[in-house]
Amino acid sequence: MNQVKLILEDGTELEGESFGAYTSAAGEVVFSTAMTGYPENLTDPSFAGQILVLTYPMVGNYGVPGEELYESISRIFESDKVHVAGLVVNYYSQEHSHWHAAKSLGDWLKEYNIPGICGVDTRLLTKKLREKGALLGKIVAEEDIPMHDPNLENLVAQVSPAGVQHYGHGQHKIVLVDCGTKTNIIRCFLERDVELIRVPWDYDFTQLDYDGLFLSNGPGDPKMCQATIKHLQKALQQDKPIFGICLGSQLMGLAAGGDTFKLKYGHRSHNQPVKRTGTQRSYITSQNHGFAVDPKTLPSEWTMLFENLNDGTCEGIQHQTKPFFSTQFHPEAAGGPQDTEFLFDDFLKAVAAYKAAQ
Ligand SMILES: NC(=O)CC[C@H](N)C(=O)O
Repeated sequence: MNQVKLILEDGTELEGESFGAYTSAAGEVVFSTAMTGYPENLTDPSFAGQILVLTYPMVGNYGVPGEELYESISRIFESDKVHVAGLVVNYYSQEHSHWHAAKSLGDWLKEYNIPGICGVDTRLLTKKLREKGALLGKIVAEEDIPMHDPNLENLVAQVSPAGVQHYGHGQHKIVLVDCGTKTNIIRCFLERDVELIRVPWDYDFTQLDYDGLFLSNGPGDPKMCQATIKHLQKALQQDKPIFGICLGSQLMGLAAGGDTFKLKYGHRSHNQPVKRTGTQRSYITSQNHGFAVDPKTLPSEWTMLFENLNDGTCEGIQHQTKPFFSTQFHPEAAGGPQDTEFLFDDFLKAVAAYKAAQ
């Protein structure tokens, strides 16, 4: 294996071995404490521009499954490519064994020209990221490259589709604004009674005929999505149900007149506890975000719907009178627990109630 380095903007240099593509890459270094789910994480478009550190000490041992399609979308992955800029692990298992595996993690990364570095002390690295916050960094192979801050770019424009696509034949017509959607969100809708119209992030969906609006997850700073926010503000004037996940939740907060801020090092794992406001009920959730809505900045007709039990941050918002709600976490999971998937049913119940009242 070739030697490579991980260099952080604070001057830290860690030596390791290359797996995946032997090439250099720069981005924002973030960590995830999820124990499994690298095929899902690596294809989640929300990770665009980020070098992902996995804290679980052995990675790659179950390989990567082969692709299967379902209604023209992937049944297996969260999009059609690997989106992370690079991958950092402690021990990379060169051998893999799983009934569903079609290739190794290293070969899969090579297909997308994404570098991996292994043999790195990921505990030391994670402690550093927790103390200092997410840092810029680069994996350096033969060629040195400059640091690169992906949050200064409109990453959503890079991962959002170019055109409109239709799926399903159910009775509820849902517009999905695709800011970098995970395919499991589409699967969750298609398992229900939905016809889905998937539109690009800057598409003027207000001219469409629909029953409910959904705003997807996506990469980068939500404030880059001004076109989506503008269209969403029009939708907030109406009464059609709206549901947003992760970036979609942040966009709802911004469109409502609130503010978002960058968390020190974000939440990326499959065991984040959240509590539903006004209840004693908590849920274990899948999360992947670096920004959050500041609930103090929300207008009085909006309230916090879920709160993170680790750090008290806002995990979703809700309108007091209209059927508008969001989650900062991922009810669609993939990977992670499916405990909050019922929120898709709640959204579609609100859609049915809205239609019945017309
Ligand atoms: N998964 C997401 O949608 C992430 C949203 C946003 N890019 C963040 O990091 O907070």
